[in-house]
Amino acid sequence: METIIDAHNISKIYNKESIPVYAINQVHLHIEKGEFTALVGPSGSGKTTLLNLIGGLDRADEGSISINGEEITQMSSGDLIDFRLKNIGFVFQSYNLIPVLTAKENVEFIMQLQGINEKDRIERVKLLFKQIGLEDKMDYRPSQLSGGQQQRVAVARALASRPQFVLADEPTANLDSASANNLLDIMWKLNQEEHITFIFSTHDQRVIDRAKRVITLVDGRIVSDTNQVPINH
Ligand SMILES: Nc1ncnc2c1ncn2[C@@H]1O[C@H](COP(=O)(O)OP(=O)(O)OP(=O)(O)O)[C@@H](O)[C@H]1O
Repeated sequence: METIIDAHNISKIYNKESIPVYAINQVHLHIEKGEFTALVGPSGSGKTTLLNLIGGLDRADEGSISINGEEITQMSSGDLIDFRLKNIGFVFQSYNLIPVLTAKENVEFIMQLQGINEKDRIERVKLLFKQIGLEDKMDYRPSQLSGGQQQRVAVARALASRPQFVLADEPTANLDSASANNLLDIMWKLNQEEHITFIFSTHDQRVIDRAKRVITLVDGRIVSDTNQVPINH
């Protein structure tokens, strides 16, 4: 087994000056390559905060986080941005595609930032659009795509840089159930065939049922962590 994320005793505290809120309270988290893990819990339990900490989008106030053996808690801001770009893919609830760019350009943009040459970019984009089943819509702008299609483009964008893992914060929250299922099918296939590690937060029981591992947060703490046989069809 290959450890990808090792978070030790991490806390995130808001309102330190008045009444401190432990959004994340002394959490330990160990993620292996190939996981398909759901992070669940009531609203305000800390799911987004935890994803932001392990994704290096936010800083922990206590504890340490290493990704592929590299300690991110000690990195300078510049190094962290660079590390994120190379190692972590993000999918957000609201897709966050750049409206003036086409679907293809949205995916290519990240690779350009990484200095990947044009030939390799074109090849990779082709493959990714095949994997998300949108080869025929590569030149559409986000506004010309459905929510589900935009989220599939967001998954392709997250994978553009061949990240160590993909973090998805409620990726199906704005999708109807057919689109949500379709997105999950694509993520599952990428997980099974390419061993892409996915960690996603969700409120949706149908999405939870499709995970291999379910971690439940309450008040910033992990209260249960179980493996299950996923329902994937
Ligand atoms: N910037 C902030 N300043 C102050 N408190 C914050 C901030 N961000 C989050 N919190 C608090 O931290 C706790 C955890 O929030 P978080 O957004 O991580 O929960 P969540 O489980 O993702 O919720 P939801 O399911 O509603 O998205 C909440 O009590 C929230 O009010």
